[in-house]
Amino acid sequence: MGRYAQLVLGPAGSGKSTFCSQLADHCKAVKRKIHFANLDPAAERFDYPVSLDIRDLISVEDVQEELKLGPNGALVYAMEYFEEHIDDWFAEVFEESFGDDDYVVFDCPGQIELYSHNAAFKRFVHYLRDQGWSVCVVYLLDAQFVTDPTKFISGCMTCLSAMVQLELPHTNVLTKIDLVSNKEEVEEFLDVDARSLSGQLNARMGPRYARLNEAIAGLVDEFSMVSFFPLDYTEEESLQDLLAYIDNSIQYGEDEEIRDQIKDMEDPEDGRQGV
Ligand SMILES: Nc1nc2c(ncn2[C@@H]2O[C@H](COP(=O)(O)OP(=O)(O)OP(=O)(O)O)[C@@H](O)[C@H]2O)c(=O)[nH]1
Ligand SMILES: [Mg+2]
Repeated sequence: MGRYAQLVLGPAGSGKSTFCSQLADHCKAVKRKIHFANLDPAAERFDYPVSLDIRDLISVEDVQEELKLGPNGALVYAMEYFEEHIDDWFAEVFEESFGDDDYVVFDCPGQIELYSHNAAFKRFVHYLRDQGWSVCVVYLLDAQFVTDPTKFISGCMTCLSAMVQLELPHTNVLTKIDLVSNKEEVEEFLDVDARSLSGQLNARMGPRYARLNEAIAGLVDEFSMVSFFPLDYTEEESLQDLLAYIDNSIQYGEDEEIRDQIKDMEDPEDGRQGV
């Protein structure tokens, strides 16, 4: 038995809700049971069915209206409010909605500071893990981030801060590949090595940055951040391959395989286990 959760993270507009919606369609087509939960208090609409919605607790719109805050202040307030209610509101709704063998995908807000220095996500992850859930991060980055090495480094740093803060299995994904005209430009960044990266950075920046570039490229390399999965919804197998990769990161399916093996070993006549 297992309980599995994906947190879909990434900067604003990187394609998190689109990924959830495409995943919902894919799983429906292959008859795989999967649930979706909305953790974005600023979400307006989504095209997939949600089993749990943070907006039932608090929405950015209400906070803005009642506390006269701007959109970012209201989002931070909403996430802090959510954090205060993880053990009561969330625990109650979550346990009512999901149980053993469930697989839940959380569509998260796009403000990256929420993953880097706001405590709500960390608390939330601890809650899930304490309840026996295997949790992973799917970090989406717009492919335009990898069309030049300086943007690539800044994209990697946002992934890295989430990775260090949340300490979970992490799959980095490049979205909107279909919009990139020069695919070769992207391929170059899918799996680069530190030496070539610092060389490219040096070529664009003054010599005084050489040591800094080397250090940053080394850091990115050391944390295995330089590998990205290119997701292209126009390619039939792309999402399916990505899902298999993510499943593998949380060992989804392995329990089922073991159960099947045990079943196969059982004698159907008397139910005793075979050798
Ligand atoms: N062409 C193309 N457009 C995409 C892709 N993924 C997302 N988009 C578009 O990008 C825009 C933003 O996508 P969303 O899925 O709303 O992004 P998000 O990360 O949920 O955004 P926030 O919740 O606001 O942070 C929408 O107009 C999507 O249709 C993709 O792979 N290809
Ligand atoms: Mg969204």
